[in-house]
Amino acid sequence: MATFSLLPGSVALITLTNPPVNALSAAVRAGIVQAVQRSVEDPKVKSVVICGQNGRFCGGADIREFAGPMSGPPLVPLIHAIEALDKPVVAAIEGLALGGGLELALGCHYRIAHTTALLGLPEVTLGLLPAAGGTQRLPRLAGLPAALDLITTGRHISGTEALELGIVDQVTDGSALDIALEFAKSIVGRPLNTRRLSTLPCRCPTDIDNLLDRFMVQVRQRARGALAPVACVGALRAAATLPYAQGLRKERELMDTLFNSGQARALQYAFFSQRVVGKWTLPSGARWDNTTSRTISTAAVIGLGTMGRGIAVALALAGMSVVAVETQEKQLSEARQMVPAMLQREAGRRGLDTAPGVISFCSSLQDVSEVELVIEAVFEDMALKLQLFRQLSAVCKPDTLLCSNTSGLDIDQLAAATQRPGLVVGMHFFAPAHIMKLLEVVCGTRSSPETVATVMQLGKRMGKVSVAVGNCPGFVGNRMLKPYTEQANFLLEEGAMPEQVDKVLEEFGFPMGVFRMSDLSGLDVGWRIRKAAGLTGPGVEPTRTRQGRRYSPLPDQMCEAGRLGQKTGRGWYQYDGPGGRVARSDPWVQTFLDAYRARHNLAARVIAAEEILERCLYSLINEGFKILQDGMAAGPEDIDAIYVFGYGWPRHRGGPMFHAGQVGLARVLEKLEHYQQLHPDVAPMKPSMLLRRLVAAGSPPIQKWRELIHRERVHSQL
Ligand SMILES: CCCCCCCCCCCCC/C=C/C(=O)SCCNC(=O)CCNC(=O)[C@H](O)C(C)(C)COP(=O)(O)OP(=O)(O)OC[C@H]1O[C@@H](n2cnc3c(N)ncnc32)[C@H](O)[C@@H]1OP(=O)(O)O
Repeated sequence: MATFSLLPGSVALITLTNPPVNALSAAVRAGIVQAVQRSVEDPKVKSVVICGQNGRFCGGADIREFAGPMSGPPLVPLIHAIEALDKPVVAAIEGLALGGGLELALGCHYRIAHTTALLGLPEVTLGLLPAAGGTQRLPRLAGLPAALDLITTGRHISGTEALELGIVDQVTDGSALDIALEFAKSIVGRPLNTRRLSTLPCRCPTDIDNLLDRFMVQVRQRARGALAPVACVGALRAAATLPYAQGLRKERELMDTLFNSGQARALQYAFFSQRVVGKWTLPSGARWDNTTSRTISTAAVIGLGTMGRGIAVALALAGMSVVAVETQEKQLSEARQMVPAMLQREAGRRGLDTAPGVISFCSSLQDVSEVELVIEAVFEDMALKLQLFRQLSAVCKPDTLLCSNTSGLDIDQLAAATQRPGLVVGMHFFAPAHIMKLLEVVCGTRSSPETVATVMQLGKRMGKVSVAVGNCPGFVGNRMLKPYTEQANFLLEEGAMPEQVDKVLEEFGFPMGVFRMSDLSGLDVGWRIRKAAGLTGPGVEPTRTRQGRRYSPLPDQMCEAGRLGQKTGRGWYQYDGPGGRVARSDPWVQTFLDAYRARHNLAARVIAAEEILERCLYSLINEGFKILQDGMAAGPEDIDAIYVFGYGWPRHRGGPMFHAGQVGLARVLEKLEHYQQLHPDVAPMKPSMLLRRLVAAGSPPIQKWRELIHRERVHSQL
């Protein structure tokens, strides 16, 4: 709702009231309509201030309403009514003015903001565009280039930057509301014509077409198939070239095409998934809202390779005092050079002069004795990690949390090496750890709820999307990646080329196909894991069936040939030299594959893009269903958040589990059955029981899966 009060000085105060972010729900919009009407009719009202309750102006349209039929007064005429008032209206922007909230403020005659308030038009991130006049008013106020930037990226800006761009008239470090109330009294009677943005010409440079064309090229490249950014440029072209009323019609037309699109649904689902995963639950019944967490202020990182360096920086950026330990002299001296520079660069990128925390370097484990939490980031070798955990258990204070940045090893085994198994948990970061948003928090069988709560909370402070997952080989992300990469290797055996597979996956929206990705991260990473699992190495028969299932030795043979990817300048592609980044097709790979197929009597066939996509994605998705079935992830949102934030899954496709729902669960099942019949030796193609049960239950919407899984588990049917 919105409340109306008449204050001394004849100022009407309209307060948006819809906690927590004062979203413009139907009730709020109705409240504003009534309050504006009272302001018009009451002769005692000389000016109006609009603010939000609890120091938050407005978080925009109520996203939850987009899922159902729209009701209540529409926003566009409401904003026009405000703009048309002949009494001055001032927006007092505290906390945030996002989306429809900023569009509402743009309809006001003046805007006064707190310096730290967040302003922006993030609709594009929800698969939409600012369709309450935002695409037409913002370029009239801030100019076309700034509007293009803000609307196509959806980035939030501070009150201070908004002042520089001319979006607000004044900023304050004090109360924006107090200033706005005073200001509203002082402007009674001033002419308002030049303050009505819809009546002003668009502020455009002379080379409009050139600018828009350049922007469109950039946006299409960045969008990777997303529709909304392209539609935003279209709406801004209308603002630049058409009168306001026609521009507004174009804005609405483009919004209509986006509003019910699968992409908008996927992006809105991704928005809520990100929030759902913060509300973690454990099989024991412990949850985010019934468990207390400890606040960590001192931490240590052991091992200063690429991951350890990034983790140390991420901790310092979150305000932690960090002890960074490395026993190898050369690596320690490199870290001493690199880490402060990384920290400074990242702090700068976040608009900070210096990082809030500090990092000290040392070479002895004894120096971590006083910290509250340790993150181990040494080489991915169980024996090495076990030895380290034993040492840490002896050296650290009894209540220090011991965390491992393993990407798939057994947390329970590590916990068992300590005297404090309840305080052991996995913290699986993604490279570069100070930039990538995802953190898998791996809960061992004995990890205490307080430990999980503390680490989830720490992840949040580090700006991560933290997802609590169970302890199984590869956890969630890497466990699902295994059948996906396996499938890609099988496709090579059957006749595809790496470039062809990658092209299909990149057209789907991944930033990199599986083979380019493998070249980037290094083929030896998987090689080492397969050797440890006894799948390859001396003494292992070079057959295409290992440990009872189909196996492709192709990646092992690449490693044996010294082709480890970008770092050696050769992998599935060739590069300009070791460390080169531009991938080019390599005739060597064609010859290598031909020879391999000939050796194994495999006839190369032409493989359609559809088959490539289905086999790669559905095997990954099927593993996702098995993970849900095993209780290793609490719900599909957890898996989808992991894939969107850690594995480059295109956000406008929601995530793998959401994608399965979009394709249709029955169709995914049918395809898995089809490919399983063709490849009975490929276990990951065997449809999971959960997928079958969901199909049998009539393919409920994804929001209902959690409930169904819980019910089936209670009845021991999973
Ligand atoms: C053919 C048919 C065509 C129909 C065409 C219809 C045309 C309609 C025209 C109308 C045009 C409207 C145009 C306007 C569109 C919009 O405004 S879209 C929304 C834009 N706003 C946003 O994207 C902001 C989203 N929110 C955030 O980024 C953050 O939540 C925040 C505001 C920065 C606050 O962050 P933080 O403090 O960290 O809190 P959170 O945990 O993120 O959020 C707290 C809870 O609030 C919920 N929430 C947040 N924003 C909204 C929202 N806008 N609507 C609904 N709910 C919101 C969030 O989910 C959290 O909820 P819980 O998890 O339940 O606690």
